[in-house]
Amino acid sequence: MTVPPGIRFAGQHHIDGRLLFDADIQLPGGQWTCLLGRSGVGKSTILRLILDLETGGQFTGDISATNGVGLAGRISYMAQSDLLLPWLSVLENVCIGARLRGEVPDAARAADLLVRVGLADHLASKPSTLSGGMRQRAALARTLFEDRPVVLLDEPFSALDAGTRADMQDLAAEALQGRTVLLVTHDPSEATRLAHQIIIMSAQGTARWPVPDTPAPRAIDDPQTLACQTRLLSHIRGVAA
Ligand SMILES: Nc1ncnc2c1ncn2[C@@H]1O[C@H](COP(=O)(O)OP(=O)(O)OP(=O)(O)O)[C@@H](O)[C@H]1O
Repeated sequence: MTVPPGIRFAGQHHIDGRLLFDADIQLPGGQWTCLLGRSGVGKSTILRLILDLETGGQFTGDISATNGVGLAGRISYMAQSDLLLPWLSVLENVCIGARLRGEVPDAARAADLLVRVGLADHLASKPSTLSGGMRQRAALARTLFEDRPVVLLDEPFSALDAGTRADMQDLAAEALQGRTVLLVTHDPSEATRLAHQIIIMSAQGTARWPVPDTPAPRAIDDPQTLACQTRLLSHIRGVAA
C-alpha cells in the first residue's frame, strides 16, 4: 500500500467571536496521532473541520493533505454518537456507506468485521436491541469497513469494558496499520498504547507529548508505556481547559 497522505492543520477557530482554539498539528502519513485535552477544548471540532462539516463557528487557517491531493472521499469517520440507523440491521448499517454510493457492498467482509468485533450473533439485530458498548463496536466495524487511507476516530472505545476495550484497540491497530489515523481520547493509557504521536490540546494551543521509542501498539505492561501514561495523566490534570 502506498503511504497515505499526512494532514496539516493550522489555524484559529472562533465561536460567536470568541477564540476557541489556535492549533498547529501535523498528522504524519501512515501513523497514529492521539489527541487529548479537557472536555470542550475543541477536539471534536478539529475532526469536523478536517471533514469539512458544520461546526457552529468560523475557522481561519490551513487544512490540507501533505501530498497536495484533496481529502474529500478519502476519510472515514467514527463520531462520538454511533449514528446507527435504527430501521436497518447491524450488517446493513455496516454496509450503509457503500449502499449510499450506489456500490454493491461486500457483505462477507462486513460480516467478518462484525465477527471480529464480537457481534457474530447480532448481524440481523436492530441497533435498539444492542447495549451501548455493542452499538459502539458496530460503529467501529462500519468505520473499518470503509477502508479509507485517513481515519478519524472520536472516542471510539469510550463505552467499552476494559477487556473489550483492549481487544478493540488491538483490532483497530491491526486493521488500520499504515493508515493516517487521528484518535481523540480522554484515556492516557489508550494514547500511550496506540500513538506514534500524542498531541495535547488546551486553551494555550497544541503541543506534542513524548511517546516511548518502542513501536506502537505497545504492550500495556511495558515499563516505558506505564511510565509515559503516568506522566501524561499527571500533566493533563494540571492543564487548564
Ligand atoms: N454546532 C455547534 N455550535 C456552537 N458551538 C458548538 C458546536 N459544536 C461544538 N460547539 C462548542 O465548541 C466547543 C468545543 O466542542 P467540542 O465538541 O469540539 O469539544 P471536545 O474537546 O471534543 O469536548 P469533549 O471532550 O467533551 O467531547 C464547546 O464549547 C461546544 O459547546
